[in-house]
Amino acid sequence: MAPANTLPAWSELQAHRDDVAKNFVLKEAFASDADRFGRFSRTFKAAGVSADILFDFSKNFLTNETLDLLVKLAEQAGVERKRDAMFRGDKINFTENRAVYHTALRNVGGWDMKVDGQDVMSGPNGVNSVLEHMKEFSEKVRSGEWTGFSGKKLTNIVNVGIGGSDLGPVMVTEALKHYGAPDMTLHFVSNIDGTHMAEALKASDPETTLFLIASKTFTTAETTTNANTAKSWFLEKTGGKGDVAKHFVALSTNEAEVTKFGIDSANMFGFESWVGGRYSVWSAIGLSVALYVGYDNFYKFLSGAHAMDKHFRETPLKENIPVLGGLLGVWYSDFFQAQTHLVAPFDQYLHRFAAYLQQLSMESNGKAITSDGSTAKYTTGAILFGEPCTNAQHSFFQLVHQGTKLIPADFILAAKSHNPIHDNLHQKMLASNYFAQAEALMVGKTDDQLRAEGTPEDLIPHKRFLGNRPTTSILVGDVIGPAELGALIVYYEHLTFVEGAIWDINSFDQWGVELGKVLAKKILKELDEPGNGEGHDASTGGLIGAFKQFAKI
Ligand SMILES: O=P(O)(O)OC[C@H]1O[C@@H](O)[C@H](O)[C@@H](O)[C@@H]1O
Repeated sequence: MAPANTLPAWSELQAHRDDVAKNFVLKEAFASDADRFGRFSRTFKAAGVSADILFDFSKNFLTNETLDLLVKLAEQAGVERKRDAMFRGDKINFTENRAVYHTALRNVGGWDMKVDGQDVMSGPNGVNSVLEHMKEFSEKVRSGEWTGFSGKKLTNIVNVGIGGSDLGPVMVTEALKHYGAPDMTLHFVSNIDGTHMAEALKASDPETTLFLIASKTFTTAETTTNANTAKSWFLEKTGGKGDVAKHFVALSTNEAEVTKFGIDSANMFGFESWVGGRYSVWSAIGLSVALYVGYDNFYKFLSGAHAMDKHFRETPLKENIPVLGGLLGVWYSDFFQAQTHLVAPFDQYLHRFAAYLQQLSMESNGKAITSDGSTAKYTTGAILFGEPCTNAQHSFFQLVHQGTKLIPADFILAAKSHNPIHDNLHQKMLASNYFAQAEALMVGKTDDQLRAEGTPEDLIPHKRFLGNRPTTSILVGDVIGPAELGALIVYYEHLTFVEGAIWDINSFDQWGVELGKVLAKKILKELDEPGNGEGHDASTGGLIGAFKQFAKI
């Protein structure tokens, strides 16, 4: 595939940016066009599955011509062809020779899905049979039929995993807390920092604790170390009476390592190598979600995700919501030099959403090499960050409003709260902030307005808001339930796909995380051997030496 900047639409977009978009004033665009909101908004409808979700793209640097040119870019970059290849099970992860098939995990619509000519949905290790196993197991644990070694119900769940084997389960169980079993406590231990495991164990009773060892590879140093620590704690606390088989299950693709660890393969929930870590919450890795919110809600979560897959797969580019989101990402990154993408949910339950999206976006598109092995001559993945609002408004929004950088932002709100306390006052205040922030970022505040308010002349520059800062507002038509959450996550998954497809990079590998892992392994040995960091550069060696001295190792 050709690098993005060699496509004719890329040059046309550059010219268009110089002619029109550079001087584009959002508030004027609204003043001169009564239909702008309608023209640049799209509603995601998935009958019977989820509430409507309104995506308002109108407060972005878009004219009809921009949209046409962006769609042309998507066509020339082969976005539809690449999308169809993904859904066909082709090995589009070309550096690892793997299919990218997380969409099969939520294929509740009965699509024919095959990798290497094999149906991935049926058969003993197929998606449907793992789902059946998850259903059966989660129902047994929730009902108390599956008990611990002393006959007590398991109500304390410790998920041990990192990266995609942690962030999805944490984010989703937090987002769906409203649906969670009231008698269940969840812990997510990811960090190799012993504090993480120690604090979780401090709060756990071995008789009622179920450990989920979540690791696609089952070789990740943090997870295997944490899992071994948990196993030793369990055996020690139970004086050898504890039955590992009742208290430890594995969520993994690696049966050999799972059995080596001491978990019976009957208590393993598998998935396949075509599921990338950051796309794995839909797989067995989501077992903590099913345990906590119940299998029916987990199934609804998959259904909402599938509905967005269907939309992405079947909708023409110009109406295709994740395609539009991805095109805007490229538009701002490459034509306005925006370095970041802010995602701020106006929703406390979504307080880990941005953390989850960080891995999804930055591990997928933090690449500089295009499909032919050459270095991209354009900017790729943006730095994604975010926090829930209204909190974020009181911390870093100063820079978003008045800083020197352009920060395209997404705001997310549910029309209805799960907790309409104080006569729904909180929800109305939350919503008013959601509207006000996008409006303020767009309209700004002029010197004349400040003068009319009696602002002293010397303060005017400080109190001025230039405005013209773009936002996408996402409004869920009801509460955010499992299906709506599934659809929202998949919006971002496919948005990320579209960006990567245009940038001509492989969004599905993550070689960039390897080097540090390898060096850490080597240095770990050195910490137990004599020496003071010799053989490293002076800074690294000096630090190792100082550490050994301070820690008396
Ligand atoms: O699930 P595993 O194999 O333990 O991997 C955990 C994480 O490990 C990281 O190194 C990868 O970059 C992530 O993509 C992955 O999710």
